[in-house]
Amino acid sequence: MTSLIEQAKQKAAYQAVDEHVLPTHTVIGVGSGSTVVHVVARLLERDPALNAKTVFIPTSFQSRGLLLDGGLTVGDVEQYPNIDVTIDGADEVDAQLNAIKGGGAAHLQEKVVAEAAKKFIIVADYRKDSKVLGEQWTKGVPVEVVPFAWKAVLKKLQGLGSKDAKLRMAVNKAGPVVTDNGNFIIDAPFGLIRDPVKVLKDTKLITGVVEVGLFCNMAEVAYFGCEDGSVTVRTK
Ligand SMILES: O=C(CO)[C@H](O)[C@H](O)COP(=O)(O)O
Repeated sequence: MTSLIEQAKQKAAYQAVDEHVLPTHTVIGVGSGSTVVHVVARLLERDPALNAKTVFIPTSFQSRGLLLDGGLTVGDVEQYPNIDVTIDGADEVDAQLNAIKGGGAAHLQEKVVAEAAKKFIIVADYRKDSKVLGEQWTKGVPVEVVPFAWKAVLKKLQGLGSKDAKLRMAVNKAGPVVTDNGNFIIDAPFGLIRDPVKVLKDTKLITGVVEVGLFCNMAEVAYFGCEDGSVTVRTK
């Protein structure tokens, strides 16, 4: 039996695909995570002729695998720098559609693929819906760092007020999580983030930081699957 959360993810993903992936689109960005599994499932229900003339741009090893397993054609941003629409999940979304991403350590590629798109759409379940970032997602802002700089970056993040910032450790492997780009992740909690643009700027300026999992002023629409089976659509 599908859980309420899984149903919520599916409803949000299906509605987003139905409303934003148009027959005229030929390049589609596909994010990462468990909600995106439903995005790909819905894409695979489209007319096969439409998928056959479309290139899909993955944002991680995981989403590339989903697309390839579905028999879809994959490309990259180097070949396709102009994407029609990108659909991705999020760890938390605020009232202005700023988002925390990177719970799956994929936010560097996700941000590049989102920024290359004419439209960036977020799909999530009700647990991700917040007024202010940091209300629901308390693990911290994911910060991708080059490995040799991790300790220096950690100290700087602590200096910026993230006292509990810590290196993300792997499960079933000794040592840290290593991203698809060969880097490490520091999770940096900043409490309630009332000014995400400032936190983004301050953290991104630290030497050794590759990308910060704050997506500010990027999403056009967010779809939240609700517990009662409905979908809340929030636009900018
Ligand atoms: O940013 C991400 C990965 O880096 C994901 O989109 C985010 O973690 C949400 O994942 P899920 O849909 O599994 O809740």
